Amino acid sequence: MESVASAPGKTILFGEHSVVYSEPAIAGAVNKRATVKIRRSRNQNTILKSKDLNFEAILDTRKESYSLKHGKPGIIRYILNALSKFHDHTPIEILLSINIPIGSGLGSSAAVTVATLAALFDYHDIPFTKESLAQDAYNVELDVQGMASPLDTIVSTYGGLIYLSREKKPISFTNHINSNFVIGFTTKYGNTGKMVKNVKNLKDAYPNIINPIIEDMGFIANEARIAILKNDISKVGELMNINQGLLDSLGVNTSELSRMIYLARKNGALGSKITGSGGGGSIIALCPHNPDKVMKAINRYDNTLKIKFSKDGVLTKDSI
Ligand SMILES: Nc1ncnc2c1ncn2[C@@H]1O[C@H](COP(=O)(O)OP(=O)(O)O)[C@@H](O)[C@H]1O
Ligand SMILES: C[C@@](O)(CCOP(=O)(O)O)CC(=O)O
Ligand SMILES: [Mg+2]
Repeated sequence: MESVASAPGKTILFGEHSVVYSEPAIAGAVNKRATVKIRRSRNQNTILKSKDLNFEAILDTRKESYSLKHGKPGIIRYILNALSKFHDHTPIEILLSINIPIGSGLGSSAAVTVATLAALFDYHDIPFTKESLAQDAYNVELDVQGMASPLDTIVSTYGGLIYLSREKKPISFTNHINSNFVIGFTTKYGNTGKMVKNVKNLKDAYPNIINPIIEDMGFIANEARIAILKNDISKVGELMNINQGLLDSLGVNTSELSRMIYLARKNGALGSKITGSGGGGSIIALCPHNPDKVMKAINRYDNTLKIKFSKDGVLTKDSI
């Protein structure tokens, strides 16, 4: 028997970092996904393979350790943690396919975690709801990263464009923003755990300065929610730019991200900002009229993706 599940990456429009301190945020699932297949192993080893990431590893689920045949290890920790919580240590083969740029602020870790858990639950016939899956996936991200908000795993599970309230309640928008978005990403990867820790250190060192900045980010997300509901695109862009200024003040910007942000604005984007944890990774630009011009400008130095928001969250065997 083979179990399969897939889950989308995400882009954060408003509220990365501040969401870790329970401020509201807005993020949407995108049309890039991670798919995990699980089947019984043909030998005594538990094997993890990904052609897309060019890696192969043998996992020791009891010791939560691995030996890597080739490839980079990072994402394995999320899969091992999920297995340690919900797998009975019998040998399995796990195949991961992914077209989300990894480590780029587009939520590959959450998508891999959600897809792994959903495939594992199917494999073991463990019943789950979207609510319980999002919570289990959040616990994995928390264990691996040390600090995390539930935003990425919620969006990856439910799909669509979501406003996450202060009380951590996901509220889906019925209207998607009717416009084009461009993602620019560098080959300099960020590390979510490290960036979240850096922000915490800054907050601890300067609480009187940083706490109001984080609170302001929450006000921006709330203003943005109203602007999105009214489909007021220029206001959404303006709020993205304000949010970017505050992210910069938290120390998560880099020269490459700044270059993409300003190239996007110079070429007509209504708003542009980091998306995800920063320190490398991605920016998002709101380009209603000229996405191709913005992409061409960014492509001179970095890479781009035109993304669409996707209503699909986690998909399992019957729905894929
Ligand atoms: N080529 C790769 N192969 C396997 N893991 C990778 C690779 N590049 C990055 N990683 C790991 O993938 C994870 C990405 O998670 P994260 O930093 O949260 O970024 P995001 O979720 O935005 O993609 C990190 O643990 C990182 O070490
Ligand atoms: C910085 C943060 O708000 C978003 C991180 O997103 P990503 O892992 O860089 O895609 C952290 C979190 O919400 O857990
Ligand atoms: Mg992540």
